Amino acid sequence: MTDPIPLAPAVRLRDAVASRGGRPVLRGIDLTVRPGEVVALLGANGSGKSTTVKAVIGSVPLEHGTLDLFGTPYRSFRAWHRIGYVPQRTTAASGVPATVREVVSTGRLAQHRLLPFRRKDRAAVDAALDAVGMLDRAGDGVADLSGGQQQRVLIARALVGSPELLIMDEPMAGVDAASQQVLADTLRAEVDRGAAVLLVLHELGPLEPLIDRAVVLRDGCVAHDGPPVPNTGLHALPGHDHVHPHADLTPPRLLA
Ligand SMILES: Nc1ncnc2c1ncn2[C@@H]1O[C@H](COP(=O)(O)OP(=O)(O)OP(=O)(O)O)[C@@H](O)[C@H]1O
Repeated sequence: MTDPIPLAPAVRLRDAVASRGGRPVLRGIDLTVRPGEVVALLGANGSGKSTTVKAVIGSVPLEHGTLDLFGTPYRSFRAWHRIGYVPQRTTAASGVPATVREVVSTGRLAQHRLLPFRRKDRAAVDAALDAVGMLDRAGDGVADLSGGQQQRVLIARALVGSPELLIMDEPMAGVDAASQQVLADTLRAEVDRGAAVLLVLHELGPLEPLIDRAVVLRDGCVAHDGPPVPNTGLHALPGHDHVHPHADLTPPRLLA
């Protein structure tokens, strides 16, 4: 019997170079995320983490290097419904009066292709809201939610299409311990389903048991790519510049 053909990586970024505001920000990044793998992207403020994930979703163009998504070169890739993206903490409300259910439903657009919402679309929205503990707030306006609750809504929106690759940019920022645990449980369920996950983090925190690989950026280059150091956060990894403040009484592992 022959071995099964290995699945193509969900993300394969090679020698990525990109600039922002005319200044070089990514200076030859290699990043691979395989199906079922959870990769944490770590590094000091300004090291290029958000720019890397924006390059992966195509919102920051590469000046040099290659990007393949699920084995397809970026230029030919059209299957964006396979990817769920949670941007760095912004407001989900953005001045538009929308309910929690409406915001999460937009994550289902690629599936129902402008047809009326079917029962299975509604069930998927309910399941995603339930996964993040927001089903009871489905009819509320997103503007009336706290920042952490809005973050949960954005996560539900990314989950509702059952993506094969989930990309989250600092999902733990400003999120309390209970919500962090909800997110950790949600991610575990996604990984058990076979999804690949790419997370920008400052601390591994409650996600630590889920992380297969830590990629640490330093000044737009990869300083470390390997297993995360157990029971520690970013501080113990090579390439970490300790630039974010710790309040005296706050456990460091909860700081964003
Ligand atoms: N829209 C922009 N225009 C110009 N420069 C930008 C822009 N966005 C980011 N940069 C610059 O690119 C560099 C990398 O930023 P990036 O947001 O990727 O870092 P990061 O590692 O995600 O940082 P943080 O941990 O603070 O979120 C920084 O020097 C930043 O000032």
